[in-house]
Amino acid sequence: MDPKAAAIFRDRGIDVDEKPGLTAAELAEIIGNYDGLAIRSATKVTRAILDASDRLKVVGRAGIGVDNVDIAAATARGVVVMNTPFGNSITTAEHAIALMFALARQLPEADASTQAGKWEKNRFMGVEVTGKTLGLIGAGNIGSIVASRAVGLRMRVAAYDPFLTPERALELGIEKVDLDELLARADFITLHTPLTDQTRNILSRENLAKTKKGVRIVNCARGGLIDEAALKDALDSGHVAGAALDVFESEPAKDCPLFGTPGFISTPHLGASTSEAQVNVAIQVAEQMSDFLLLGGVSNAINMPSLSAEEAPRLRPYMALAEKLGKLVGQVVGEDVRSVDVEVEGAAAELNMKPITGAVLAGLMGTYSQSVNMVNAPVLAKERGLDLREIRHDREGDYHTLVAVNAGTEAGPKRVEGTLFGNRAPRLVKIFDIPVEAELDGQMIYIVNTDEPGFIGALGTTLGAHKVNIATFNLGRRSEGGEAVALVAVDDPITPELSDELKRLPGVLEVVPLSF
Ligand SMILES: NC(=O)c1ccc[n+]([C@@H]2O[C@H](COP(=O)([O-])OP(=O)(O)OC[C@H]3O[C@@H](n4cnc5c(N)ncnc54)[C@H](O)[C@@H]3O)[C@@H](O)[C@H]2O)c1
Ligand SMILES: O=C(O)[C@H](O)COP(=O)(O)O
Repeated sequence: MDPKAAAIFRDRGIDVDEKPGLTAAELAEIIGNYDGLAIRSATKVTRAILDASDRLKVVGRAGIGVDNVDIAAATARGVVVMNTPFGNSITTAEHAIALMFALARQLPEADASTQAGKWEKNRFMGVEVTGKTLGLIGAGNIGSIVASRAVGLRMRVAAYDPFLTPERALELGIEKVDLDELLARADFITLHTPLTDQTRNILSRENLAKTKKGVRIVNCARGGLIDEAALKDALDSGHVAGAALDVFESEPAKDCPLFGTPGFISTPHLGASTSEAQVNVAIQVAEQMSDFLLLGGVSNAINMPSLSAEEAPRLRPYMALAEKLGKLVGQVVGEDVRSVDVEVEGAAAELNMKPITGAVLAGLMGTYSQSVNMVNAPVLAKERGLDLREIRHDREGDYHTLVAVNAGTEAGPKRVEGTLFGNRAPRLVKIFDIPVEAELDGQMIYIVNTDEPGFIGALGTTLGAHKVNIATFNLGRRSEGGEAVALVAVDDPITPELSDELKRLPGVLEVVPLSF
């Protein structure tokens, strides 16, 4: 990685160790000492590495592809994974164009032959790219740049990308086609998709057979997109006139079946290797990771919604409130939560809602599982089949800002509401439709009782007898003589015996010890 990354970390007050070339075992041994890990494509961040990473909070990929990181394992451990999606796009697109020309004019073979003292002018007859059709598989960041360069070279570009809109195709001056049409028409094919279940082997033996005779193929995206054995056969038979791979099914590629095949060119995953691109991605990864570790800003994360370093300070108190509301619901309602509506109103409705929802889920899911945070909470919620909705209200309510969590349970909806005092201090304002103002903090007891004289005295006496000091006492009731709630903050732990004794007090309907 370019040294600029380490310089940025140090400038921002983060200690950095630069350790290129670690083996997997060496990385597993030391990873437990680090809060962040910045990597390029060669470092595999496996489940085993993540399991050994007690403090790790973020993996930053100085580049685009994150297939070297076990995202599911990182998410499950609550580790954010971020990449730098644009910093090396131009460089990689230029490499694809360079390989296309290298194929068109057989440059590596011509160079080797000339330097070997042969002067084989007749052997190296090339083809022009002008007027030829470039079949582009994947028209995202890199594919689009390749397309615009190819249009500049007076090529026709036919692109296959299910997510390419007709408007974008028009803007790029290219034609959107289906894969079979691309295969049948292209003189050159370049690939620019990630490796997914849908793109794996997209140039399979069967699809290679559908290509035009004499096609030339370039892959600067990911190994696994092309069947290497089938490509070798197609080169040997002359059906494919040339192929250039920067990426391989297995890397580092040591014994690829294509090596030595006439018409085959290879580079060792050099697509992003220019000084410009490496400076870009190094700066970007270090800034993003520093923003996250120091300010809580999240950009370009694969497994978490974005939250800019500018937004983070404003959202932080809301996230604290949301997490407390989620925890309250989880602790009082227990396992019976089937759906969650997160609602915002007033000033909260003007904010980026994803981090607020993430914090509600983190609070709620944290009552069911250990080590839950905003990264893994949505996955855990999905695994439980929780139905999640985000609702933004335009209406003006009683509070200048409000966050509500409405949990769907078998016994009906259970709704809690909270606000921020002074735009910073989280306060509960309503629990299950009963107005109660309370700070949700430390150890608390939630008690439901019938509103009748003598209860508060009996509660105080019982806590006193157990040497439990009351810090704050918050009361609310549905109606005079009806259901009442008490939220009592205490300085000492609530033992199961104390909890049972409280349950036996006259008029008490429910007792739940809470922890925030
Ligand atoms: N060789 C290198 O050194 C190098 C450097 C940078 C990036 N890459 C790789 O290049 C690839 C493309 O990068 P990018 O920045 O353009 O990504 P991108 O996400 O911007 O674009 C990928 C495109 O592929 C399309 N796509 C997804 N599934 C598809 C399918 N089934 N069929 C057709 N198209 C499909 C998407 O719609 C998207 O437009 C990535 O795999 C990246 O890792 C390689
Ligand atoms: O996805 C990428 O960005 C490329 O594979 C380049 O990665 P590298 O430059 O770290 O090898």
